[in-house]
Amino acid sequence: MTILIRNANEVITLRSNAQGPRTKEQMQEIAVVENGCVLIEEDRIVAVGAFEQLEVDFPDLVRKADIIDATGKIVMPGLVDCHTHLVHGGTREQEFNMRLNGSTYMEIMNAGGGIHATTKRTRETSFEELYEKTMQHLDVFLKHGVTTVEAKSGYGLDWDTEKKQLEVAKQLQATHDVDIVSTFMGAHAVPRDYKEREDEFVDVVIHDMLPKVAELKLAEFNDVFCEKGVFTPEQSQRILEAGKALGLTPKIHADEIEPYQGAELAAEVGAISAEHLLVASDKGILKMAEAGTIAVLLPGTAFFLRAPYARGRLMIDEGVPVAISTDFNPGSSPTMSLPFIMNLACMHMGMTLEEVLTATTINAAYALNRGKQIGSLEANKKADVLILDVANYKQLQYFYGMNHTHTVIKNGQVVVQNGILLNNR
Ligand SMILES: N=CN[C@@H](CCC(=O)O)C(=O)O
Ligand SMILES: [Zn+2]
Repeated sequence: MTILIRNANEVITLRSNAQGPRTKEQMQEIAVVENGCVLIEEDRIVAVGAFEQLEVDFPDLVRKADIIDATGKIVMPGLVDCHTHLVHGGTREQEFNMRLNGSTYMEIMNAGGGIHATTKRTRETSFEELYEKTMQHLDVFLKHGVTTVEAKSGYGLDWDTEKKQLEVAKQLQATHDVDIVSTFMGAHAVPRDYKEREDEFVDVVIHDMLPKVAELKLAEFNDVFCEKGVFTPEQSQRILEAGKALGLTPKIHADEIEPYQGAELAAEVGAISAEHLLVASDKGILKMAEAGTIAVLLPGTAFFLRAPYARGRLMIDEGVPVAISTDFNPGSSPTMSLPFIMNLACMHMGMTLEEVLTATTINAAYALNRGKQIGSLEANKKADVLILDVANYKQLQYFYGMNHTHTVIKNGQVVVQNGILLNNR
């Protein structure tokens, strides 16, 4: 199939000569083509530019293309949501209510709620139910313009359930339009029955679970919740190094609730990204900048937990590449709207409209080791393209709290039209 998107007010290409994730002023350069076109052949982008130029360069393709008229709208790469806890059982609205009444996130978790409550529900939920539930969630992500999503395990804390979560993600990767990238997070919490025996559980993760994840090729990344009362920096380091030895790239939940040297550890172990960083230290931020560790910031979590926001402005100014994500999970961020999260990043982390677009496309793609395949509109990249019903990109955040997604093209196929999901499955 050949598609030509024409007459867009703006095509936000994110094209650049930069070779890796964007830093500092590169995050500001979103390379807008006014009155632009995008030419797509099969599942690839052929070219982006002015119609007159494409007609000269690709006359046959232009002639046979199906035309999508984007008059009055803008075009941009599909959004990449690079930190989610996609596959899980149950919901936790009762904890939300407890927090509104004064309980804290960690108090609830230490009393057996929080991650432990979702672990119980995920263990009890069958593969089929999890598959159906997650499929519906992916539909919502897609309608909000997300074409690639990361999925962390970590609500099993035993091998059978961790495997079940990862296999649900794997199966949906084969059947759903949204691309899913899997992260193993067996070290998301210490299971209740390992209380006071934390190191024994660390050994289970290292010697029992991680080798199976690698052998069955169930994940590309290995993540750990490095937090006071969960896993110490030493335990986290052991887990991340063990994964690395098996070919799993380290990621880390760092400095979310208390400063705990998580950013420093991310830089030391060569993690691709450190995530959350609400209370990361100045030193940790500098070390991440030096190491090129991507900061995956999750302003929805700060919003929903009423916690201080990560220092996104400072991180960018210090040279840390920043990505933004929903952190979709049933406890601290139950939203599938990356557009809403983008607005929070502008309003509460001092990020510009352009930086937020970079953070949810190309930098998020690099946080998933896919910066060469997705995240910008450039020749030979995957044809994951959005048409948004706004007159210019500044209106994306100005008309806030709304879903502007009009059309989603995924792998060169129209999968959302006029805001409605086409049932191709
Ligand atoms: N902080 C750790 N993990 C998740 C929350 C998990 C939960 O509360 O269920 C997060 O990234 O926000
Ligand atoms: Zn998380």
